[in-house]
Amino acid sequence: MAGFAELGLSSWLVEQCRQLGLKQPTPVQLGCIPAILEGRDCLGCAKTGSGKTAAFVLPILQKLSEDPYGIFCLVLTPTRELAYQIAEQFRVLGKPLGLKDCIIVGGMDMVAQALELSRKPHVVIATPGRLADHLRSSNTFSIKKIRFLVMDEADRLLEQGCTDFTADLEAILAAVPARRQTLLFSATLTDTLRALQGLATNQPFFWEAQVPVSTVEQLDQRYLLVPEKVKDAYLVHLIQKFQDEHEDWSIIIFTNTCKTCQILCMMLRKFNFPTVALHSMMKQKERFAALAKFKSSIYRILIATDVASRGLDIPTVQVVINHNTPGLPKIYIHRVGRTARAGRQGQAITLVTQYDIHLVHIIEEQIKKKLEEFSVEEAQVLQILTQVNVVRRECEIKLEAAHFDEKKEINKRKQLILEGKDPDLEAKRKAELAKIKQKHRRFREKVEQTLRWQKAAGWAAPGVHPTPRLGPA
Ligand SMILES: Nc1ncnc2c1ncn2[C@@H]1O[C@H](COP(=O)(O)OP(=O)(O)OP(=O)(O)O)[C@@H](O)[C@H]1O
Repeated sequence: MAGFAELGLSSWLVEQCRQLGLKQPTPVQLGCIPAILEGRDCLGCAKTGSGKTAAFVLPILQKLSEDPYGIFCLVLTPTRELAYQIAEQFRVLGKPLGLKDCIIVGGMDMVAQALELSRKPHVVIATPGRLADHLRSSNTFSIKKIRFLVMDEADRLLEQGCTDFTADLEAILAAVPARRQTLLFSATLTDTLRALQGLATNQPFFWEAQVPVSTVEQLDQRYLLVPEKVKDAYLVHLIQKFQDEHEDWSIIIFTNTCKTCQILCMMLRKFNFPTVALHSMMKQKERFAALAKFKSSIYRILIATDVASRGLDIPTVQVVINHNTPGLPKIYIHRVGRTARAGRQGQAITLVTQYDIHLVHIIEEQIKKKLEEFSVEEAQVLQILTQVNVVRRECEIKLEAAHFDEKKEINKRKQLILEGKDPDLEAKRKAELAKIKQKHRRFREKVEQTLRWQKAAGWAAPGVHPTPRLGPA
């Protein structure tokens, strides 16, 4: 099997890899590094934890060492924590170069960032919103001459979910040169990523792992059927079980909302589990502190929303628990990918209520693998049921008293003002959009209902003209 040297990397980079314990290139590195060194655009899709970051960091460092200037490379990524993690890889692998990097993410001081940008760092790692803000408000730096544009978690950057990056990406793409190398990476290849091929026009090299399943083999994937009302008792029981059975244990729990995340964190702490929360309602400094505490194993449980589901590389994580069944298979793939990384073992357990069984089937279809049932001693869960429900209710009341929902609204308004938008106008626009959507939904439902009735009555669907049959004379 080819080593890093055979991929065309210079000896100083090969030595850096050796010193950092990267002995053999992973398949995605084998595939992408030579193509990037040749000067081609690249779309890389490989499983979570398979070394996609080094697949772009190494060839960029090599090209930078041959023709050093700033700003040479721009990396875009959807979350702030991920930006810091990518910067770390550039720093450790690029140490002999005296690399200057700069991280541009929201929630941090804008003036300090503008100063750093004006000093022409070699590599800028940014979340789209904050970089676009800098482009709109300052002329002290330019990304007109970058050689590389990287989009990590490219499908997330391009999808239009609750954080819609479209406008910011448009601003950024208008500011970068047309002649550049574009590198797009993700673990989930969606239609968006295919559409992205339009962005990578320079003899694009497309690398996708030729494997039957989209999650790694060493990941043990299970589901646990739980009634909705007693879900938390099962969660507490599961954690207790891991604590009792393993000396070294570390768990990430994923939930779907900031509020649930906060309530569960408070609840688990009441049970003396060393827990930290990570969600977008926290201040950036608190987010970093939580992650640092979890990484250093002082806290064994990280309870997070999907802000932590992509890219985070924490080797000690042994178990991922999905407190809610993800509505989309790709969210499931990224969440469970926080364990069993770089060839290690790991386990993922998804709590499935009576309302989510169909979602499990959709996930299984996508990952081409059946989840196995995780069995627990029901009697033991029953023993703690009342206590867990009482504690949870107490936490809910405490959070309500802290005006968590109102704070959310206030934060949203502040963010909009920061972005130069009028919160009242935005609210109006949102309400109008919701009205139109509701109108469309009602119309669609009406049509579907009429079709169902027609079908039940034995009528043909409109546009279909069955051959008339003659009835009895
Ligand atoms: N060639 C290699 N040999 C051994 N370990 C490696 C190698 N390349 C990368 N790693 C390690 O594997 C881990 C996962 O790498 P990385 O974070 O780049 O994964 P990824 O593919 O980007 O995952 P995700 O899709 O979750 O973002 C890191 O800890 C990294 O240091």
